[in-house]
Amino acid sequence: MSLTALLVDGLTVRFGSFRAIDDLSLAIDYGEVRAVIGPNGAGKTTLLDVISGITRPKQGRVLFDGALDLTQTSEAAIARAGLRRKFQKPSVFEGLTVRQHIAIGADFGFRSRLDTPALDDRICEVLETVGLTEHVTRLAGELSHGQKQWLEIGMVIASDPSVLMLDEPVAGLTDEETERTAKLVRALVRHDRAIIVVEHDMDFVERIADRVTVLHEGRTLFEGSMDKVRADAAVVDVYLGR
Ligand SMILES: Nc1ncnc2c1ncn2[C@@H]1O[C@H](COP(=O)(O)OP(=O)(O)OP(=O)(O)O)[C@@H](O)[C@H]1O
Repeated sequence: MSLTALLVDGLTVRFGSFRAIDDLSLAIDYGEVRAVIGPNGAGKTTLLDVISGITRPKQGRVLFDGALDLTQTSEAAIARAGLRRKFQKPSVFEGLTVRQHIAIGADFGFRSRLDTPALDDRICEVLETVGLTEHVTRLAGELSHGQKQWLEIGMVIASDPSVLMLDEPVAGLTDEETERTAKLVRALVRHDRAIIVVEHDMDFVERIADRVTVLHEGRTLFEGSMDKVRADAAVVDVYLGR
């Protein structure tokens, strides 16, 4: 295993003549929570789309674990390789139970998926992690917005991903739910996993991030601890001070 989970190298994404990502290079290590922040349109979601294989760049590459170029890999193969994403838009299946959701997520990479007791153990473990144990038999449609977010996080961690991408995980959550989500994200940190979080809630980012990358117009404007990000005049000018 390489120390660097993801190496983004000279990445450019164009939509027509517009550069959503503009010659971007950055590295995200195993063991860290990396927040990617920046104003609307900075390219944050587009970066996650390239890592997920949904959007193809004009130039550059994204190496996973020092070897696999994700820009040349299908979306399904990327997921199978252990890169999983919770999308910004809530997307639970209202008519399926909480248990069924986790089983679907686990099926993606869990080696003993045909072994029912092992799957049951995995589901219990995941539900405990995301705090939904008592809701195991409920339909997802009956859950609160916060519980749906945790269920989706449960689905993506069920397969034990090496790279976990969370796109705006606390949008629309109460302060208490946000606090609980921060604790959950920190509980998911492992030496062999990288966690990437796109978020606009700066207090949340401060709670979870080891390092922060500030994107602006498809480029890195600043990278460092949240303290240093908050103190940077350029970041305050284009984002935090607005
Ligand atoms: N499929 C597309 N076609 C054309 N333009 C697009 C497409 N997807 C994204 N863009 C543009 O690329 C830019 C970057 O978008 P992106 O969604 O990555 O920004 P973001 O940093 O995630 O913003 P937000 O904080 O609002 O989610 C925006 O100007 C957006 O309008």
